Amino acid sequence: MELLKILQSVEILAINGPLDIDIQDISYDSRTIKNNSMFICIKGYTVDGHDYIDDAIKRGAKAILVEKKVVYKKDITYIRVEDIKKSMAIIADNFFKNPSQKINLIGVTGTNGKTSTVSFIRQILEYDNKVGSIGTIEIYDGQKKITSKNTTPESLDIQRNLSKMINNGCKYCVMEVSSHALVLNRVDNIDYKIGVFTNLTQDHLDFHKNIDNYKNAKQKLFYKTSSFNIFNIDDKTGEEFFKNSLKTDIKTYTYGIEKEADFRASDIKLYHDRTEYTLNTNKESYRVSIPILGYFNVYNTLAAISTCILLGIDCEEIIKRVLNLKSVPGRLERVENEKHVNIIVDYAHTPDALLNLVESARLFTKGRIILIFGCGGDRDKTKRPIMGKIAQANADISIITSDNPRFENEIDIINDILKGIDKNISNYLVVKDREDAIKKAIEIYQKEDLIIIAGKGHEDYQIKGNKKYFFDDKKIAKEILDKI
Ligand SMILES: CC(=O)N[C@H]1[C@@H](OP(=O)(O)OP(=O)(O)OC[C@H]2O[C@@H](n3ccc(=O)[nH]c3=O)[C@H](O)[C@@H]2O)O[C@H](CO)[C@@H](O)[C@@H]1O[C@H](C)C(=O)N[C@@H](C)C(=O)N[C@H](CCC(=O)O)C(=O)O
Ligand SMILES: Nc1ncnc2c1ncn2[C@@H]1O[C@H](COP(=O)(O)OP(=O)(O)OP(=O)(O)O)[C@@H](O)[C@H]1O
Ligand SMILES: N[C@H](CCC[C@H](N)C(=O)O)C(=O)O
Ligand SMILES: [Mg+2]
Repeated sequence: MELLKILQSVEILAINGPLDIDIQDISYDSRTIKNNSMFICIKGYTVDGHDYIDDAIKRGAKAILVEKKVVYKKDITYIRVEDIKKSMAIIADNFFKNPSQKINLIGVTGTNGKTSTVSFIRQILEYDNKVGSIGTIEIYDGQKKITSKNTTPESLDIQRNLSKMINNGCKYCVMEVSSHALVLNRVDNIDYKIGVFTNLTQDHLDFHKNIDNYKNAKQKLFYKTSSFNIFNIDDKTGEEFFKNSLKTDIKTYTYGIEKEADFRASDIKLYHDRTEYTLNTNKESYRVSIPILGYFNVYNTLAAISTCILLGIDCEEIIKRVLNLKSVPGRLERVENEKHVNIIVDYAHTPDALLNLVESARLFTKGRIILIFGCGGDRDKTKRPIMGKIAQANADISIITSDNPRFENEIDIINDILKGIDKNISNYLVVKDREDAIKKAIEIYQKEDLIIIAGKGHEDYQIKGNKKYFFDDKKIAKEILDKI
């Protein structure tokens, strides 16, 4: 595409070099620059993209988008802008020819339940359409799955993938929209048809500083939609967003259990292998049976079913489809083993998720609950003592360990968790090494107990410093069990 066209609507401060050149690709990472590309220099949290201009030019960049004044080189076009991320979002939309307007884009936001809800919506829609998705675990473009680096990637990556989805024949894209993305311009210039809200509880205060900023970030999604928004009305923030959405032109709906809602679940029965509830719509009631566990998944499946009903899919047909719904990897996932030790892996890494997890597990556990968990380094420190307190109050035995310490000291993180623990009650242990923590849990396990390994879910790594080591809770647990 001609550079001039790529730059349409971008607020430019200065240009040096021709604009009538043909640009074949765009990247914000010099290491992936190909011949005749545009390189976008992002000042990151770790390094500054402006320091990689020479590298990008060596690899074939012909246009460079900068925020800072730089030394110009011959035969290269430089464009200086005020805000690189905002400009990148416009450029991405132009370069990939406004893909979000050519696909039915569904955005799901909230503290917990995004990956699960996205997966459930995708599974229901997939019966008659190709459906792409973007989220914490993977990006699916209708043909290939790639492992995600972020829950919601940069605008350039989103637009590139939406464009691939369209080329691969996808009618829908269901994606997780993180609060980081909504603040860091990753979803600017992306038009959503539908917005889905799960819940809001404490997380990411390291980034947002306070809960109001976090809430305002989440709410942005519901002003970007063109077709309808749907909110969890039992959640305090969900109710607030619902009321605000009613003031707009967008159709607004609710789902929930406790309060009156457009889509309400009642007579909930939680069995050891499935969940049943009555789905009450404004017109009719249907009995739903889903092979998914956990009370919180009533909310996630209800959000998914309601969204699909609003998309026009026949309700009876949806009820048939959810009979075969598959759970999401690393969410309440059982570790199958021949030793008959009850172990599950779950991705709970917020106070609310941890509480819901243990409460849900209690319903299908006869013995004690042994909970292994830690807290991520370089993330919200204030959630650590709260998670400690919740663990001690709800599990029978808590084993506090490490979970992606990143650049923090593992012991410092554990000490933060211990601030929430009552040292006079001896129902907790500290085992710094995660593998040793799993060993310890298996050692103290008695028949009918349940070991919950929380926090990493699908993750198959442990991040220490800037290194990622292989670590998969499920595989490690199996290996330990195989040896006993
Ligand atoms: C703290 C943070 O948000 N970091 C994000 C940020 O990385 P960064 O600022 O460290 O990037 P950097 O390494 O300094 O690089 C700066 C620039 O130089 C470029 N570069 C670098 C090296 C080189 O040789 N050449 C080159 O061009 C890089 O490509 C980049 O454009 O930009 C990267 C590219 O978009 C992100 O992948 C990365 O997310 C990291 C992995 C992360 O952990 N982010 C978390 C906090 C996050 O965003 N989480 C949310 C919510 C999660 C949830 O609740 O589900 C998410 O949406 O994932
Ligand atoms: N509706 C819900 N309410 C409360 N907790 C939930 C809910 N759904 C899932 N959880 C808990 O949160 C964990 C993460 O679920 P999921 O991956 O679906 O959320 P997410 O919002 O995508 O998280 P992330 O922000 O890390 O991507 C689950 O393993 C479970 O413990
Ligand atoms: N998407 C979340 C995942 C947290 C998972 C937990 N294992 C951790 O590392 O804190 C984050 O990046 O904050
Ligand atoms: Mg997710």
